[in-house]
Amino acid sequence: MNQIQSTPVSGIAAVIKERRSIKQFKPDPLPVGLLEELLNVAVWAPNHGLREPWRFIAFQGEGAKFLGEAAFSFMKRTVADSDFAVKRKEYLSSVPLTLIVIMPEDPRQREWDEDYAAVSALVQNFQLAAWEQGVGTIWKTDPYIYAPEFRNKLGVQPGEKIVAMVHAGYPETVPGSRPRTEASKLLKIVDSYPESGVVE
Ligand SMILES: Cc1cc2nc3c(=O)[nH]c(=O)nc-3n(C[C@H](O)[C@H](O)[C@H](O)COP(=O)(O)O)c2cc1C
Repeated sequence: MNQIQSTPVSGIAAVIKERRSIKQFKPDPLPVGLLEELLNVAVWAPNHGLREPWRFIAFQGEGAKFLGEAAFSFMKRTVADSDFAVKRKEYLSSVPLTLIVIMPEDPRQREWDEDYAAVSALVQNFQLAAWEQGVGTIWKTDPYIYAPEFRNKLGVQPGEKIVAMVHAGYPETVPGSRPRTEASKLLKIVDSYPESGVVE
């Protein structure tokens, strides 16, 4: 069931459980000051070695139009349904703010994994901090974030990875939640020494 989010939520467990991915936004712009405030919360994500493996580009207004056209330059080459491609372009141009989150690709596997995990934690922090303020977001990994023509237009360098495209704005509608599997069904507790020497 769709509903309009009315009041900001508080309490970390409530914010985590009540956040929903938002696809339909009111046209109101998201102030840059608020974006910076949310990012300044998000950067408290755990990150090994305090490498802070992230940088950001935000698109809004005419910038959103540019972003839509950058995505279209890939879609018109790869998407058979041209109506779909045009609709996607128009959608991207209409989203109040799109945040691109970029990380360096460390050639060392362990550091790459740690950095990807840290950036993922940052994105989740951003989504939760936004939700607490009544701002909706969705984390998108549309195919063009991997496409050279899109990356080039955004100035993403070789050796950098776009981890997330996060649309943000004030929610027009909030979708209902979809249930999660009870963690107890996925949890094994080892509270005695395994007889076989292996956790089974
Ligand atoms: C790494 C990642 C990538 C995602 N990419 C997309 C995407 O490309 N398109 C989309 O509609 N949702 C995307 N999502 C959002 C998920 O679909 C969404 O979180 C899921 O449906 C659960 O809904 P909820 O966030 O409202 O709880 C992505 C989420 C994550 C964590």
